[in-house]
Amino acid sequence: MSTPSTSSLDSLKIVIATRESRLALWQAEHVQALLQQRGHTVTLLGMTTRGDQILDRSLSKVGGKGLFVKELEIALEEGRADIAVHSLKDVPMDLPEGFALACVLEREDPSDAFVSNRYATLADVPQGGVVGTSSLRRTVLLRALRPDLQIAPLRGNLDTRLRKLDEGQFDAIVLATAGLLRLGLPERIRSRFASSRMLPAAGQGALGIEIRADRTDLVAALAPLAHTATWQAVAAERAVSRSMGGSCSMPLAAYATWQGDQLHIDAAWGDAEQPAPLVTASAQAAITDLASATALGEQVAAQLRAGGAR
Ligand SMILES: NCc1[nH]cc(CCC(=O)O)c1CC(=O)O
Repeated sequence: MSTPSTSSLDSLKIVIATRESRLALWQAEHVQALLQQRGHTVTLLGMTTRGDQILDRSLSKVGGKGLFVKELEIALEEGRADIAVHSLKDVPMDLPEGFALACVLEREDPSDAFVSNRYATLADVPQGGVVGTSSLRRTVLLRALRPDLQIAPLRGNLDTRLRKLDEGQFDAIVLATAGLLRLGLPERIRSRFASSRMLPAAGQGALGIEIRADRTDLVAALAPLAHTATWQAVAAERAVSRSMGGSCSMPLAAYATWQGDQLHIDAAWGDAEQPAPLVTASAQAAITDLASATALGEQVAAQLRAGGAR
């Protein structure tokens, strides 16, 4: 399984199901290039998902980010595609029966970016300024940093959100650094939040490849794309979310980093309904596999609950 396939006998024809936003296409093309370098023939199957069509309401109210994943799974189910590439942040904690995460790729910068046409940092936004985000996590973390700010809803793909910023309705918006880098928009990043101030979402910056669980024929082709250090870190982060109730649209942050062979994880939960201090927790342990990473995440989730997180 860990032996890279070099023989042309092992080369496969692989179809990637992808959403059609610029970011999704970049991610699918990235995986396409990695697989082509290893001799596989790879094509893309583009599709619009329900999540892409919902621009007016908060996703958490209409069924969550799973909406971005469902149509792609139907294509895998029907055999129209072999793999789906996801931002791990958008992947539900438990995949539906019959699907599996085949691998997790090396993480891009997991931080959140401060994006503004007016100010260089969050500290420069004047009292009562308007910051756009529809993420419950970013909302509670922003409130903790700057209780005076107005948080205004901001939905849509990255290009849509940047256009809304440019139309002048917001003093600033908060976006994932990874998405802006992948779209070739580093100049949009006025500053990156330190993780100690704006703790990333579970899986932020990492890509995962989903397959039908019975597609063991794909395992050898995908194995060389896996990045074990990232996979174990995001397994710990995702275990926090799963253990807290499984939804990926909770006011919850979880971020794990390596310190030698030790995995250190920080998590934070905020009350989205009423102003209250954040509940935070952290833990660290020597990690050797996905199971011990998951156990570390569950330990942190238990600490959050003991601290009052729901
Ligand atoms: N919520 C949407 C989303 N899903 C993945 C990314 C890009 C970053 C990543 O891959 O984690 C973004 C944009 C954002 O949060 O600003």
